[in-house]
Amino acid sequence: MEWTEISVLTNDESQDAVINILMEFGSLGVELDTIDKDTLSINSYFPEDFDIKSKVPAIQSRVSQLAEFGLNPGKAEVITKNLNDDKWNSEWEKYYHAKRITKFLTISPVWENYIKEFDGELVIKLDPKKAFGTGVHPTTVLCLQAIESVIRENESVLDVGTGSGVLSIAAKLLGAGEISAYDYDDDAVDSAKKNVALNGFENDIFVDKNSLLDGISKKADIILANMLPEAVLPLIPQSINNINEGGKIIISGIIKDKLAVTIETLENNQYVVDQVSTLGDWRGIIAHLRRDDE
Ligand SMILES: C[S@@+](CC[C@H](N)C(=O)[O-])C[C@H]1O[C@@H](n2cnc3c(N)ncnc32)[C@H](O)[C@@H]1O
Repeated sequence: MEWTEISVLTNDESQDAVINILMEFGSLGVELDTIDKDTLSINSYFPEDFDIKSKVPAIQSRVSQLAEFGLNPGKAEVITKNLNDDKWNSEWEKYYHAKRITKFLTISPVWENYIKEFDGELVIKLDPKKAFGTGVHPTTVLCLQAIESVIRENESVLDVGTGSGVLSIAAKLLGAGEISAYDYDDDAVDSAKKNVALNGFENDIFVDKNSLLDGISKKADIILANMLPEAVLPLIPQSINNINEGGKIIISGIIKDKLAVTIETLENNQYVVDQVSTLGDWRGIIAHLRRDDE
């Protein structure tokens, strides 16, 4: 398989915004390289079927436009390079290391023999190559923080848009009961199944191909959804039928401009917002199904 590396030369100030842009365009991974004291190279990887010709100018234009939002994007130069699978693997492995994400959760790539640093540390092993969800993207971090703060022993979970399976694995490590994870993308389903097995949860986490919760009648205590608003907004009304009384929905993937519409959709669909968290330009929401006395 051939890969394309798209690197953006920028600086510390615009680093988060550039990562967001590359992720929005579907990058399967991002790594940072310091070029000199003023310049960072943000390297991202796209599969061969990615439409480079049209996307590169679009990425270039979005990066250049950062100045209009008051950010200095530095050199704002976009460079592309083709890599074969082996080269991509070795580049990626050079930069992607175990990382502590929340108080208890650490994500370790499968090729690293990570040794726990404290009692109670929970380590998610990931082979992050095939799907979104290395744990380093702010939307995933927001979800992981939220899961850690709300989940109770044995609570059941529906993970919609599971990607690499990272959220389901985290939920299981944090004590969740029954978990079903869905994604509409074949590569993601494949990747989630592999990662679930890598963590020894093949009998505990059910992974299947499905669009949102279409045709799913299972109910759970917690619904996880880290997806862009195009997917999250239609999921909200649908999810009411899949959530137990007193259950919660954890939503991420919300760029700050879409926060208001997401909250409005939740409130129009029997949810009460408990918490909004911020990481860079991204927002995460925890909401519960409105009780009769509310
Ligand atoms: C931003 S990634 C999140 C991956 C992972 N859950 C995480 O938090 O890192 C969004 C995932 O949702 C999936 N997705 C997007 N729209 C979907 C839909 N309508 N039905 C099911 N999955 C969807 C994508 O294929 C992708 O794997």
